[in-house]
Amino acid sequence: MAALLSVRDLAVHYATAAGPVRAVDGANFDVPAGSIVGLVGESGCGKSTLGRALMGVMPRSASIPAGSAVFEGRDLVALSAKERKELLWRRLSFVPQTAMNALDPVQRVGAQLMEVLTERGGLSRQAAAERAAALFGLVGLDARRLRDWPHQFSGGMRQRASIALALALEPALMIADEPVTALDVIVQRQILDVMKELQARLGLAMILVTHDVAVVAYACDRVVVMYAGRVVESGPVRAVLEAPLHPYTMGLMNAFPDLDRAGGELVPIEGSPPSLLNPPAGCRFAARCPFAVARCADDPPLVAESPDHHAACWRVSEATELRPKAAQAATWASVVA
Ligand SMILES: Nc1ncnc2c1ncn2[C@@H]1O[C@H](COP(=O)(O)OP(=O)(O)OP(=O)(O)O)[C@@H](O)[C@H]1O
Repeated sequence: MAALLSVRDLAVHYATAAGPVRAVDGANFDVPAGSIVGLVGESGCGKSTLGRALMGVMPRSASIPAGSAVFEGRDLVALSAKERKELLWRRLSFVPQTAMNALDPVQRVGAQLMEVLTERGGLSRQAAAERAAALFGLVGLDARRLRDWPHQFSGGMRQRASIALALALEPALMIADEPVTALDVIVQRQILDVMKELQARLGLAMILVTHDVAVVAYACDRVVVMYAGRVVESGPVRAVLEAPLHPYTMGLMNAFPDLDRAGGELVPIEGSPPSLLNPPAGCRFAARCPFAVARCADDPPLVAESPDHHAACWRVSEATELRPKAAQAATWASVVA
């Protein structure tokens, strides 16, 4: 079955005085209809840039020099402003990084929902009022709170309201940028539960941009791991997290506590991602990788190890032997990045 969204060789650059920052530099992945896909990686690896490029919400300095992102048969990269406007909210919606950005502070929350439903969705005021109450119910908010101002909401409630706003016109795909990052663990789990329930009830697909592997493990069906502007691994969440193929994914797994259980030694990946102004040639992770070999001076392609599990590493066939070594702190401590 064709994917709902197919991203191919997508590049997003920022023009700066020092030259182009290659924030996304050849991203490849699919989002199947009805699935939750986690886009994960450390800060600065290009996840938010990728999410925003798909939504067409980019600063003036950003450009898309190459690639495509075909959503329901249409390339998002090539849409006119008018075509994009028709798609936004109805088929494709966005939950920005902080819920405050989604909500207008000088308008009651319910009025904002009504506006989307009547002006963009063409609903009558009566139908929109009923739908707004139903949407609040769907995301676990009391419909009486529709009369509140955004500042009267807690962080978790604001996040729920911005999800309700994104869902108002029943899109096929919702892109959420770090939807639970600013919230405490209990509220994080509540919001992720709401998202999973919406997926199950509405058949909605989501891209969840996050730096947190625990969030991916808890909420996602699939995962796309990004490093320095590139996709280094992708596949079903169980396959990728239980048997990672790329050393970066192995390292990420060690570096994060689990959302469900504490314990287990956390092993940091030494060093930090390279500057995307002049990214290194070859494998971008090589400088921090305990398993780097001479061949890593060449760029490893993203290849399918099984039909649905891709990785970009020259040593992918040795992953089974490398995994136990990657679980040991000493392995990572030996790298001088
Ligand atoms: N407006 C901009 N102009 C120039 N460079 C930018 C701009 N926005 C982001 N970048 C750079 O692009 C790269 C990718 O940033 P991006 O925010 O997409 O990463 P991220 O993985 O989402 O990180 P974070 O979680 O910290 O937001 C970084 O090197 C960042 O410094």
